[in-house]
Amino acid sequence: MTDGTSMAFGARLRVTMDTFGAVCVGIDPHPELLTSWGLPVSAAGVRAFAQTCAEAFAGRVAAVKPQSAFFEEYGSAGIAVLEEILPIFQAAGTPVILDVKRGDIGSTMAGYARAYLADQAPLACDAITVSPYLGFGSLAPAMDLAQQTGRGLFVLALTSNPEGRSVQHVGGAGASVAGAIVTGAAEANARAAGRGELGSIGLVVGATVGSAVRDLGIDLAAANAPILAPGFGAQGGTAAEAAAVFGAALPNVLAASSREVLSAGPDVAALRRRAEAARIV
Ligand SMILES: O=c1ccn([C@@H]2O[C@H](COP(=O)(O)O)[C@@H](O)[C@H]2O)c(=O)[nH]1
Repeated sequence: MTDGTSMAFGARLRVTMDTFGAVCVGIDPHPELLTSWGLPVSAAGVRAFAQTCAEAFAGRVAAVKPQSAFFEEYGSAGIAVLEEILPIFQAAGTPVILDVKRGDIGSTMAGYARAYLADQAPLACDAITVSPYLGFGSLAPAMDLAQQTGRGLFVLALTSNPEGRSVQHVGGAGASVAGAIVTGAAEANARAAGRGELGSIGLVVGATVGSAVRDLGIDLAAANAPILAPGFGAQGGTAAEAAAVFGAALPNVLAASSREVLSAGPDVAALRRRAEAARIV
């Protein structure tokens, strides 16, 4: 947990969203961004990039979302950078959502859960992204450990990429795959709803999904879930469309933006200004 208190992830995220505005800055050290920041395309470049992001955003935004792929591509040296920056954000009270999109059979999922959601794990973060496509129930070990340690998950429901529809819309209005995932999150968050708190089992719904939530008859607000919304900026999602895309769930939406914000770097003040401009409400 980030702050050493007993607050659950959803409740902590609600506080940071209300304090800083509902923006999650993606920390995605793409090779192109490293070059445009004047950094080498190497683990050393990723380290300098991540340190600048920590200086710009720790204690200043609702959450950050490092994209694990851009660290993993440098092997252990890249992972070491992740291990180095996580505590900086955690010390500043900034929730870290590690975008790793894990999903496996239950017994292996338990291993992934220990890797990211256990208190003493070298890569312990506040929440991770998970894939429910081995069945929502396969996520149970991660949901259980997240609950025990005050951490959270973001379950892929309606992803921002156009290819996602071919899987997530199957079943159609009232019976879609995505709808079943939202129902799973609603059940997991019911107790938190009873306490009047935002749940800790979040959902990923892209800013680019257009009318899908309405067309599929999905009641996103009823899930009482934080909604991580990638797709703003570089992928074409706009703040102007957000109310139509998310409907009554808009107050629970955490807009995620990576390239749009990071392209303002490496100047720290410019990065902060761009993150502020990424707010959708
Ligand atoms: O549906 C999804 C789920 C995750 N992502 C991730 O978010 C960022 C988006 O980066 P931008 O530069 O703001 O486009 C990236 O890490 C993706 O892997 C997503 O885009 N869509």
